[in-house]
Amino acid sequence: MNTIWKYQFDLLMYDRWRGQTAEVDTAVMASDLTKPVLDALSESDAPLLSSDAFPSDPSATVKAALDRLESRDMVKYEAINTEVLTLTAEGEEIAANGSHEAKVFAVVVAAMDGLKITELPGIVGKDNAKVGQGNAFKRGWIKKDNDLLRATTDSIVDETQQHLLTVQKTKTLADNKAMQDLKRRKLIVLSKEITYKFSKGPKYARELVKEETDLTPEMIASGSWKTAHFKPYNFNAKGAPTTAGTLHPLNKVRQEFRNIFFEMGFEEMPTNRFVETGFWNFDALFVPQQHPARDLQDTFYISDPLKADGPREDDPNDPHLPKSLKSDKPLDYQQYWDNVKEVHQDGKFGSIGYRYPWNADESLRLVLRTHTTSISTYMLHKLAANPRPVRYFSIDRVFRNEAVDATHLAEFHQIEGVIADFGLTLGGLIGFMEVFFAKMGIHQLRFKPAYNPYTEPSMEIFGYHEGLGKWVEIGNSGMFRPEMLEAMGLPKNMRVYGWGLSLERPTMIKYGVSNIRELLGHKVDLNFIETNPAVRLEKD
Ligand SMILES: N[C@@H](Cc1ccccc1)C(=O)O
Repeated sequence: MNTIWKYQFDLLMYDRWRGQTAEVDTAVMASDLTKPVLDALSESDAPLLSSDAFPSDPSATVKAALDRLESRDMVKYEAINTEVLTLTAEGEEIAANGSHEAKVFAVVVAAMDGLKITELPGIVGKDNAKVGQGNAFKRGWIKKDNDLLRATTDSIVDETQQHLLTVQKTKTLADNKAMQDLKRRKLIVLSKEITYKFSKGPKYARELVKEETDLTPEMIASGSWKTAHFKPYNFNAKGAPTTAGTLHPLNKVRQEFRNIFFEMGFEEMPTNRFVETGFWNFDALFVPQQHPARDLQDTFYISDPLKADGPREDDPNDPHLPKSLKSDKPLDYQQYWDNVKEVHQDGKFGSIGYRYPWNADESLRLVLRTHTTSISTYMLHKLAANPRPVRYFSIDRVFRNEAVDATHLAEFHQIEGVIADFGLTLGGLIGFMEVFFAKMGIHQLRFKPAYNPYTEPSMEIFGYHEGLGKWVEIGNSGMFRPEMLEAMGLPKNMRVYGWGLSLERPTMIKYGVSNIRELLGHKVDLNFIETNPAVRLEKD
């Protein structure tokens, strides 16, 4: 008989079952207790099963078997919760060998001429001597005679042992005072026991017949379906999880931002070009050709082809262009190119320029765009054909030659907005930022003067993050310079706000991701992507 069976065996409790269960196939799993239950019912109408028979496999297993049988109407059962007394290890010892005081008495009564007090620990042990001597005095079994102990009676009844034996047998003790005493002495403890009382259900049978879950072609061909037992459908069961595509967290947060922009009257710019010329990425933005951002250390350059064509109209009928840009007026790209060159090299439009020899080849080098402001620039130039107030945004990928670490990747996503109008002021930009970021749940902003070659004034935006409890940098902004806007041909009194922020930062904060490589790239855990719900930006 193996250990597994031993549990089932103990469980059945009644002696008369022993012979019977021992013959049952011992390969049955411990968790399958349905058979012993059915067998027990063939012998008795309402047997009991006690969970304390499963020291390592508590009542869950018993209950599982009964639930299984009950769901098939084969048994009915009820669980009875009772409190029972059990012996501690020390209690067991005393039940077997007698109490401390009885041991002390036995030694003292055996010494006809009295026993020296100092000898007692050596004979019965230190613990027995200490506790036992005290109790034996209290019970009046022994007395002190100078330095000797003498018995006062010939025989005693060891009540402690008697009580423990009662508890061992019946799991209860009627004498409440004695019970409290044993508990206080830590010889017994109160514990819970669940007993299951079960009886035959309407579909009781000795064997648990295998239930078929599916009608198969083989069953039809062989005719075995006629006698098969089919498992009833469980309409409450959860279906198997279906596999389906899921949006990446960045896409979900991106969608939240798109909604904010659309709600505020913005049109989306087409950002479907990762490769730009130096012209659109830098020169048109009044970024001087010696600017450190244009270094190889900061920007990825394309080696083939080495050189691009000059700036030109892409596709005037691109369906993705903002509707507000529809215009039949042709734009003069040569004029624009010349203006950009002049404003850098010699100064124009009231600006003294940078005054360095501007290099056309530098402007025609191809780069992986370092910001989506290159797109905004292309759009603003198109706006010059028919200048009017507009609001544009984009959210797309940009590339920077950065050392990759926990918070930086060489490519990330930029959220960018521009607002063009007449009579715009810096106060208006600050006011707009407050409305825009409030929609993301950021209600306290701070602005810090900053520098961008293409905006003046420029401001870094900091927001107080309630969840993190600190100020975090959330964006960069400014009013585009006249050197940039007038070179495009936009009217002198037109002002344009611009701002940008990364999509990754708010996404990491929302999803509690501290390492950007867990969000993007080969280390991403697909389970994380699939199981994360959409986030709402308002919540922290
Ligand atoms: N291009 C800036 C963002 C910005 C856009 C427009 C105006 C001002 C700032 C950046 O990379 O951070």
